[in-house]
Amino acid sequence: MIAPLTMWDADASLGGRKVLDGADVQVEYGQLVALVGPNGAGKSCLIKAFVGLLELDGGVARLNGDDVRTLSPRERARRVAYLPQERHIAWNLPAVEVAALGAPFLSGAEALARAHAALAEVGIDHLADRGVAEMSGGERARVLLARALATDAPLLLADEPIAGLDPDAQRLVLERLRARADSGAGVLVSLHDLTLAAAVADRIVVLDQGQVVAHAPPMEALEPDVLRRVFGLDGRWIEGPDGPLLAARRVQ
Ligand SMILES: Nc1ncnc2c1ncn2[C@@H]1O[C@H](COP(=O)(O)OP(=O)(O)OP(=O)(O)O)[C@@H](O)[C@H]1O
Repeated sequence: MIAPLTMWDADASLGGRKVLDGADVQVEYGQLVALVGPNGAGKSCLIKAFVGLLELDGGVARLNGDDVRTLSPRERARRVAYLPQERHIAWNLPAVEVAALGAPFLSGAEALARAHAALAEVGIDHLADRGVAEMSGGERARVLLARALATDAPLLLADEPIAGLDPDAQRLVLERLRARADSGAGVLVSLHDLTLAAAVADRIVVLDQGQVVAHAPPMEALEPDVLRRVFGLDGRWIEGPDGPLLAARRVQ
């Protein structure tokens, strides 16, 4: 059986440079897969290819078995929720109305109810009526995550969902994404914090210069040689109270 989120041998270029180079990724329902790699490794490009926002030169990205290129934008939106890395919201709409945009297939009242539930899920339903231009960057980031959660699609792609959030909010958001996976969704999330990635993910995909260099359970994917070659870190994992912690320093 082909995994519901599958990329196979994907190549893509931007500005004359290869940004994906033979990338293979699979995410099953019930799994949370973390996508990690240095700045510019191609994480956003890989996620965009899954929603059809980056055209592949070779290989294929499939949603529930279908090549994403063959699906209408509406059908893509039904199958997969997408949180982009960019946090820009053009209009000063109340948070609940922005979140409700994630549920376009529901009636107005149902969409608002779904939006309130999603805002509560990320801990900011008390800000539901506040304009998004009157929020902090981290609050706005949570509104956009709520918009993605409000879709209730069976697959969820989140590009750096915890960037700019305080430590408690980072853990809250990862807990919620984990809960989505535990209740049956397939979740692919790009992260920079390797300790948090190892704590929350079933598998980790390590991307380097557009190539998948590891796709395995956390400790296997983030072994010392990968930490050194890909991240320039001299690191080892130590046992913490809630799972493994990365102790690392830059390779001199
Ligand atoms: N519109 C563009 N035109 C040309 N090159 C681009 C464009 N967008 C991204 N790139 C290049 O593609 C490569 C991959 O970028 P991508 O945004 O996927 O990296 P990333 O792993 O998400 O990085 P980060 O951790 O910094 O967000 C980088 O070398 C980047 O400079």
